[in-house]
Order: sequence, then structure tokens, then C-alpha cells
Amino acid sequence: MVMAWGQFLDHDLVATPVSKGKNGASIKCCGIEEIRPECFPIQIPKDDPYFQTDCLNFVRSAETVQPDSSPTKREQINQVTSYIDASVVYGSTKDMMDKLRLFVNGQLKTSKHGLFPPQSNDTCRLTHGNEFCMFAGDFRVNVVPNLSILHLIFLREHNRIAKKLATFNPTWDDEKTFQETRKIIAALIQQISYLEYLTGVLGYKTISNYNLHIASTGFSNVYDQSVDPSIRNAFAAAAFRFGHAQITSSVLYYKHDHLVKKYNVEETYHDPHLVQNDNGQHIPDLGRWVANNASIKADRCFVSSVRDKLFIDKNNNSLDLAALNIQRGRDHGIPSYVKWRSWCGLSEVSSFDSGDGKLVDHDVDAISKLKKAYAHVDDIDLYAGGISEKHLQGADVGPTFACILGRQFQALKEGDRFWYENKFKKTGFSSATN
Ligand code: HEM
Ligand SMILES: [Ca+2]
Repeated sequence: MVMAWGQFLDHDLVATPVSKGKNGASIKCCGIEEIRPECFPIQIPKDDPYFQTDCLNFVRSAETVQPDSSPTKREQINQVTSYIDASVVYGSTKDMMDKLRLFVNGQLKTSKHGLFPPQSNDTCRLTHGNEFCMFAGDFRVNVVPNLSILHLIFLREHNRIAKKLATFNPTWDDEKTFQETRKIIAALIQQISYLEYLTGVLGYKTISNYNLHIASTGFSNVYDQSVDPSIRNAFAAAAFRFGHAQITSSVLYYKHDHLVKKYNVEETYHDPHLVQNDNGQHIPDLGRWVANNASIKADRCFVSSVRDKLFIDKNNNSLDLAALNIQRGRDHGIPSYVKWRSWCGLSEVSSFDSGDGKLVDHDVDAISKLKKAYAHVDDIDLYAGGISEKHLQGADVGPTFACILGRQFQALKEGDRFWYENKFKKTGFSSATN
């Protein structure tokens, strides 16, 4: 569940678009004669244990356009709301939200068997007749079954709560019922994220260092209008991708008769089949798996399903997620691991394994691997240095990622006027609901 929640939460916070070709076409960066400026392909070494080609496709993130077209440093775009506001459920624009709403009794649209509404069939990978690409508040809903299931739980939870509210409040119109339900759903996602997810990921010490506590009852006016709640580049391009190392290699149906059916993650990419199979009858089986599945340790090892076979196609073309993460950091110009340590107030690093400035948060094995990959400690990419740190006590990350994550989640809480614990008459909850 920890991995699944991390991905769901990540999609509420950030979506960085990549550059596109003519009419929005995807850009190919391998096997082309002239390298395009949007391309930054990864060279694969000859002795790679899996890939037999020499080029891994990589398209640079789209850059912002300055209003006066003046040359400036390249910046990237976030196309969703950075606030934890359930944009995964409702979209990030009114236009999108209107497409998802039924406009009756505060309900969201569903399709037969309580499934998602459909969207254009070229937005996912259909392998079985009568199935359709699913439509939700975030366009990545079809990527993997654990993510689709969390989307579906909140879609159904919205409709369940809206139905109850409409019954208790017969004078409310569709708009009032919808908005009140939406407020509850966003609050649930905020509360689960801080109370259950972050406490496990960051450990109690970091929770307390960055004021990420959640009180079990009552209000807490944490809002500070001087805090910028937007997503930091190093958070999205590196630190919050620690969850990629928690991905397991299988997707399971845990049936109520205790039988287990197993699929490889790579069979499920972008394919809605496991959700829609037998008219959605196996949704509880997937839910039981997501709820019970222990994520694996977020260390420097990644399962082959994402390291070798990410988004594998019929021609066996695939990607390597760990390599994409490192390259994305370089694409965005993220400063190196040692620079982030000093930003976090951690001990300075000037050598791999000797003297006062040695790597103190890595074990011997990780140090020897970093030494092999980098000529100097100053060259260590943030992702590589951060993911291979020893974890803080009771946490799933080491001190550098804990600091970047801690500061970001503090800004997301303190910079949010709609944070659910705030006691603001117009936007907050009443004492009875808090
Ligand atoms: C099976 C599960 C997952 C798959 C297949 C997956 C796949 C991907 C892919 C392909 C990217 C874009 C890589 C690039 O080109 O830069 C990405 C980005 C990202 N992922 Fe995951 N991911 C998964 C789970 C997670 C989890 C568990 C977390 C966090 C706990 C996470 C956090 C992120 C973040 C923060 C980004 C950057 C988003 C952006 O800036 O648009 N992902 N993921
Ligand atoms: Ca959001």
C-alpha cells in the first residue's frame, strides 16, 4: 500500500510535461539521423546485462516560455495543482471537473458496473475486446492497476458520501452537495498522507522537525501566506521518486477464497484489463492486494519490471526507470548530491571514503559502487546519491531525501489556505465535522 499511495499522492502534486512534436506527436530520440534539441537520449553501455541496443529514448521536459521571450534559464512546467486537493479525482481545471461531474445530486460520472467513464481508446493499451481506456481526474490513471484502484476507491467514495449528504440535507442542490463532498475527499487524502503515509516514510523525528504532525481532533491554524506551496524541482525530479525502488514485480488478485492469481507488472502497463476483467468483478481482489501488499525496501535496487521492462511493447522496446530518473535530474539541471547535503545542513562531502569529508550516510557497498560510477563526489547525481543512503531510523529514506521531502510537505501544508485543519469560517470544517 505504501508504494501505491506514494504514486497516487505524487500524481496529485505534479505532472511535468515532456516536449512534443508536430500536432502533439511523441518524439523519437533513438535511431534518428539528426539529434533534435528536445532529445537527450541515454547511451547504453555495450555490457548492459539487459538492453541489447545502444540508445534509450529520452525526451526533455517542455520548457516554460517567458512572457517577453527574453533568454533565461530553462524551467519546467507543472500541469496539475501542487496542493493536495484531490486533483487526481477532480482534475486541475474547472473544464476537466465539469467533464467528470454528472451534475445530479453531487455525483461524479461512472459507467456500467460502477467503473470509470471511458475516454478515447488511444490513451491506453487495450488487449481484450469490450474494454476501454479509463477517464479520471489525472490522465495517468491507466498506468498500473494499483494506481487505477486508488482512483476508483475515491471515485466511489465520492459518490457514496454525496449520496449520504444529499439524503441528510434535502435542501442542498447538486452544486452544494458536490462541493461539500469534494472538500471531504480532499481532507481525507491530506489526512491519510500526513498521518499514515508520511509518518512511515519519514519517521517521527523528521515529522517533528518539519512540523508535519496531524492532531487527532480539533483545529490547527497552520496557514502562512508567505509560504510558496508549489512543487520544488528537486522534489519531483529526484527525491519523491524514491518510491520507484518500492515497486514490486507482481500484481496480484487476492481472491476471497484465498487463492492468489499473479501477473508481472510489465504485462499490466497502461492496460485496464485487470480492473475491467469480468465486468470489474475482481476489483475487490485487486483492492485486497493493494491493501495487504508490503512494498519492498526503497534502496538502490529496482525490480527488473521497471529497470529493464518499463512500458515494454510488442517489439520488446522498453525503458529503464532508474536511468530516466537520473537523466531527468540532469535535464532539469538539478544540483548535485553534495550541494543538496549542504542545503540541508548535513555534513559536507569532499571524498568518497577518506578523511573528515567522506560519505557518512552510505554503507561500504554503496560507496564502492558510487566510486565506480563517478570520478569525483561532486559529480554524484542527487537521485543516485539520495536513493543509496542508509535510511534514518524508522524511515524509508536517508537524511538528504528526508530533508527535501520534509521541506516540501511542510510547504504544502503551511502554504495551503484550504488545509483541512484550518479554522476559516468560509473554507474550513465546522467543529462538528473536524
Ligand atoms: C508501478 C509504479 C510506478 C510506475 C510505473 C512509475 C513510472 C513513472 C514514470 C515513467 C515517470 C516519468 C519518468 C521520466 O521520464 O522522468 C515517473 C515519474 C515520477 N514518479 Fe513514478 N512510477 C511509479 C510509482 C511511483 C511511486 C510509488 C512514486 C512515489 C512514491 C512515484 C513518484 C514519481 C514522481 C515524483 C515522478 C515525477 C512526476 C513528474 O514530475 O511529472 N512514482 N514515474
Ligand atoms: Ca493537486
